[in-house]
Amino acid sequence: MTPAPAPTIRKALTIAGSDSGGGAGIQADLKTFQELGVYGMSVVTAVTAQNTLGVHAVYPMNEQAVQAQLQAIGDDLPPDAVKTGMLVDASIIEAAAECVVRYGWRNLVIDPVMIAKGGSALLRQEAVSTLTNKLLPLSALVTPNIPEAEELTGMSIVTLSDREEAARRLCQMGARGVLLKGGHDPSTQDLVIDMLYDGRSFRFWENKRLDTRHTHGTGCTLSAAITAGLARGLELPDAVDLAEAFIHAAIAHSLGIGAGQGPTNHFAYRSTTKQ
Ligand SMILES: Nc1ncnc2c1ncn2[C@@H]1O[C@H](COP(=O)(O)OP(=O)(O)O)[C@@H](O)[C@H]1O
Ligand SMILES: Cc1ncc(COP(=O)(O)O)c(N)n1
Repeated sequence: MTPAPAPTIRKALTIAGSDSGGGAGIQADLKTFQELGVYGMSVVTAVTAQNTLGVHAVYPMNEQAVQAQLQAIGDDLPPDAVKTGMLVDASIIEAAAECVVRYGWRNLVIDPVMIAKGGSALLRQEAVSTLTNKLLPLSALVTPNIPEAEELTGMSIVTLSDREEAARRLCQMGARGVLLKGGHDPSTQDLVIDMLYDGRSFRFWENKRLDTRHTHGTGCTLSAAITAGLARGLELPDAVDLAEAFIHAAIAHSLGIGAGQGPTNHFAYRSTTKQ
């Protein structure tokens, strides 16, 4: 009997920090890739000692350690999509940007992680300009929350038209697409509205705002799910559609673990959706 052809393996890479508590960072990304049927790979930029109560310590990797991991992936395991999370400082951003160019990596999703929900800095302030100058122009999508979009654009975002203006500016700064997330918008009390801008038109995803403290790693999980969708060959709006369903299920069915701001449930999408 002729064996069935091997399914095409799609590979996704995350360049991010390790969260010992498993809810955000590398761990959230790899769980999301796995749940969405994509082979996950990682470049660790920092080790954090973290749990649901906060970030207790940050140990950045040195530049050579990051470069060696990037090169190991680039020389042997070309990813179908790449995402970045916690990038720590300018030298790590430059190393990541250099490899995106050198290896021709496509489908780059930037989650411009700056400050953890508990308030700890995950990116040096002086590295923001390196992120915008070196990495943003290489991206298929950037996924800021409202404070991150304010920091990247230098404008304050209060109204929906401010959001649209911020997204336009991010595209002018070089991003091909922008998903401006609405979790931090106090004006939409019952709804969370995420907005996608592809340089031409806007599209909105409205979800019920869930009353929960378990939102640790939501941004990481959402951007990882988009990356998995792109790795699987979906068009950007379809990848966002998939990711919105994934994150909404993950928040709605939280695991309820930890004494503080707990993780989302990465199993929920698979267990509540007919595959
Ligand atoms: N309370 C909530 N209920 C439902 N969805 C939420 C809630 N908080 C955040 N989300 C969703 O989680 C994702 C991350 O949103 P946001 O909180 O804005 O970003 P970040 O996690 O980067 O701070 C978005 O898709 C947003 O719509
Ligand atoms: C390693 C790492 N990466 C990203 C986040 C952001 O996640 P959150 O905004 O939910 O704190 C985090 N806390 N830790």
